Amino acid sequence: MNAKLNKVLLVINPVSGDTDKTPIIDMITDSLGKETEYSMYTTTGKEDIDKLRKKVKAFRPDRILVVGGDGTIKLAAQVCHDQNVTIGIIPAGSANGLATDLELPQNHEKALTVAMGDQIKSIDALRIRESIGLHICDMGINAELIKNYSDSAVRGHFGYLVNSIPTLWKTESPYRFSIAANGVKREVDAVMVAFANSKKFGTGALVNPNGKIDDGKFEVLIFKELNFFEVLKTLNGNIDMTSDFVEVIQSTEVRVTTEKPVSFQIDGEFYDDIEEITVTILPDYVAIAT
Ligand SMILES: Nc1ncnc2c1ncn2[C@@H]1O[C@H](COP(=O)(O)OP(=O)(O)OP(=O)(O)O)[C@@H](O)[C@H]1O
Repeated sequence: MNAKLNKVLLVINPVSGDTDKTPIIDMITDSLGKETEYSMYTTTGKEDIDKLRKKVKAFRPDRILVVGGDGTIKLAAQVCHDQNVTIGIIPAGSANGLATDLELPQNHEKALTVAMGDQIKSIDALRIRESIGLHICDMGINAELIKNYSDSAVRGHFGYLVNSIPTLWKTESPYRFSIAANGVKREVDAVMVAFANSKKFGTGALVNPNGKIDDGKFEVLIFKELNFFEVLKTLNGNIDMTSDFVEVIQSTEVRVTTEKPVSFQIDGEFYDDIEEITVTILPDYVAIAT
């Protein structure tokens, strides 16, 4: 643990991953010891950014420990970005896509050691309208799936494709996408266009092997076809990046338009059905203990 951290703020999502956070909170507060002053912010699901920002300004923590999933990390990241505080992650969501991607321990005690440590990575983010993405967002079949499952107990990621016969039946994909990147505009028919700041989906499937979360760039992955065989290969992390199945464009800003609204998701949460989106890299957006 980092001895210089005198004040630590715990940001706890009481509902993430459908688990009781009391044992994790007890483990953290026991481990912090008497020398470390700590405070807690429990998310409410409403106006959390403003409330957390106020809390951070008042408490002035040396580090923020996030106990939650990707949505909670994103909330903390938006506040830590302008308040200049490093985030430590205790993975406690349903999918924990970002923690998986950063290869953080899923074990809470080990994760705490890393989260309080002094190895820090400054990661990029994706700017998407008024929001940000830290991980992978996409437009098309995966977002449709997340939309259809967003009210159910099952939370969304690419793996739900195999269990989603109704979505696959109903989908109107492939869609016609117009993609403008690096001064080139192209029209493609695809089932999904993903914007990847990192390497893996929440399933752990490696879909973007060349992705680096701190390189000041992101990858646009154009999934042209999707059949059962390709889905299984993708989930197993055996995607053949040289195949016709996926095309990759690296860029810092991309604009995508469609002829009719197509579902869009950010870091595993459904955003909206949209006809245009501009995704821009935000280099060195936030510092994370890794
Ligand atoms: N007290 C609360 N009551 C209801 N919803 C909440 C509360 N606090 C946060 N939320 C909601 O929790 C969501 C974020 O959850 P988060 O992504 O951290 O966990 P998860 O969905 O279980 O995990 P993952 O994203 O890793 O799959 C946000 O939509 C937020 O509005």
